[in-house]
Amino acid sequence: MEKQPKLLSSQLLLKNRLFEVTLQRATLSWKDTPAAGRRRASGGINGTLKVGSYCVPVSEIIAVRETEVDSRTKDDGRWQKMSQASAGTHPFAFTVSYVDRGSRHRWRCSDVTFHCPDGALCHQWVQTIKEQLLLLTNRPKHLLVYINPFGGKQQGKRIYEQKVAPLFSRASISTDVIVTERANHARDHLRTDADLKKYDGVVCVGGDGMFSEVIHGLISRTQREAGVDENCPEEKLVPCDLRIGIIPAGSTDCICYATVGVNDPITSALHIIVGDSQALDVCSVHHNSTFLRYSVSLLGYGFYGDVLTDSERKRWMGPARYDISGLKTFLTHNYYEGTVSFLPATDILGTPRDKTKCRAGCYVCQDSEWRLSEDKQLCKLDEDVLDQEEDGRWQVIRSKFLAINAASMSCACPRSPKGLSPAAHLADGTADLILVRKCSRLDFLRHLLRHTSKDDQFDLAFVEVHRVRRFRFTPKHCESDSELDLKESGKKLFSHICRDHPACGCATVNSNWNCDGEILQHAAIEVRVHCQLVKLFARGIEELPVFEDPCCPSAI
Ligand SMILES: CCCCCCCCCCCCC/C=C/[C@@H](O)[C@H](CO)NC(=O)CCCCCCCCCCCCCCC
Ligand SMILES: Nc1ncnc2c1ncn2[C@@H]1O[C@H](COP(=O)(O)OP(=O)(O)OP(=O)(O)O)[C@@H](O)[C@H]1O
Ligand SMILES: [Ca+2]
Repeated sequence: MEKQPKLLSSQLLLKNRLFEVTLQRATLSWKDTPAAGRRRASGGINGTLKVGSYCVPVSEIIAVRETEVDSRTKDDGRWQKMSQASAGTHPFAFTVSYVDRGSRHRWRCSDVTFHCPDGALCHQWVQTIKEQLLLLTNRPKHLLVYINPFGGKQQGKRIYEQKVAPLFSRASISTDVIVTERANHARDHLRTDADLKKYDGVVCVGGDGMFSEVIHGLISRTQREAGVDENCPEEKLVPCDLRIGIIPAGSTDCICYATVGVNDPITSALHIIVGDSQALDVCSVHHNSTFLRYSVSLLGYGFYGDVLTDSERKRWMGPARYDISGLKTFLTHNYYEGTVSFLPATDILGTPRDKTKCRAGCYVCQDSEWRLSEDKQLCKLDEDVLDQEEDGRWQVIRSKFLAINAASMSCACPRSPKGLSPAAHLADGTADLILVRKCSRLDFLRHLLRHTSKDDQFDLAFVEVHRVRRFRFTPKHCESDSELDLKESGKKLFSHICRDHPACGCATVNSNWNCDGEILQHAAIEVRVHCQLVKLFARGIEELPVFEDPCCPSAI
């Protein structure tokens, strides 16, 4: 392969030692010169300070600036004393801020300061790195930020001001910030008022509920402008152009955790700054041809619906409400009867029982992206033929369930780091439909406990999982009268009364759907997965820590 010319190469001082610093092939690297090799310092890039050679891809440089030279300079966040002699021979300096990987998918912004013998050289380094940064067209310049001051532990505003805003300003990103004043403020603003042409992305500071507001606003706006009727379950929805960033400050933060690998505001801010992009599947939920909501993580009837219903009454408890309501719901042990019908996804690479997981650069999601672009070229006639073929493939299950869960992503979160469906994909156009049939409390506990261990939560006789493109659910009380005998109809009427008058002491017979943390008003629903409908400032969970990364062979 042809060797690319070095853009720049100089011997510069770093922490009083001479380094050979190079900028080539979109990578900034620096290594000990032989003379300095004998005196290796501790500390350095990505925590690998014992080595004498470091590299940072330009795509992970946050900013570069000329620095005042003092006999003390701040490298890697720590003050270093610079010898008088070094300050004399290298009186000019520039500082590069870059992404430094910590443990468990955490990113930090680190600084490295190089000292130059003359001002012209220093200026040339800064200009050349700036020019390289300008070539990165995927980075956002202007963002619209919504902060929920009441999400999670009510720390949203503080987290943004102290941890995120300084990073955005260092990366020269300008922002319009709106602190929400009521629920659905962000959704309504995005749907109608916001001048979206001005922005390269939208950021929400809050939990899964805030993210849900943002996607509802953006998706509705996009469909309205494209003339697509959201109420029609058969409509193919138009993907949204603007990317969304999530600064986690909520109770569950499942979408952030499952797309980045950690719920950490600084890590998320850095993914936004470097301009990452990760597509996400979105489920549309309808009842009788009326649009209800969109979901990107969990649609859960039975257990997770009941946990949510109960936890809404305990909002004042903060994130702990889910554990208290979880325990209560577990002990109540209600089951629900109904019919689930679903369209299995047949033309995809993965299955819900795969050992491999969706990770950054996932080939299963890439394959779906390729199919999506092929599908766009299909004519209307082909679509009709496909619809007819689909009709014959629907499967129907009528049973008693403790839980019916549809996960369009793993739903990994701090409570369950592998998630509800560990092998689910972020952007493959499918959801994993998990059916937990009526079983004993002990068996259900075994199933729940497996969400927190390495054991397979699906490897139980009363649990089944299907990868689906669409599904429907009809609770028993909503099934048409022709399917029920007279006695059943009587019960149906009675069940409604009991639901409305819990004081009568009858066990509840209906649950509610938990749709990404919101309760749906209808139990009979129809769901369709829309492949890659929205995009996030994320890249999926990275597989390897960087010191194991073969792309950086010198950091060994
Ligand atoms: C024994 C320990 C078992 C632990 C099992 C943990 C499984 C946890 C799986 C969490 C899946 C979260 C899916 C994400 C849903 C989000 O779109 C939504 C909006 O933020 N969050 C919730 O609905 C919030 C849902 C929060 C659900 C919490 C459930 C907690 C269950 C606790 C059961 C205790 C049984 C104890 C028996 C002795
Ligand atoms: N200013 C506001 N006042 C009251 N509610 C708001 C406000 N702004 C947003 N909300 C609503 O607060 C709800 C919860 O917010 P958010 O998701 O940020 O945090 P959370 O309590 O941790 O929830 P989750 O469990 O979804 O992570 C959202 O549904 C959102 O619609
Ligand atoms: Ca999916």
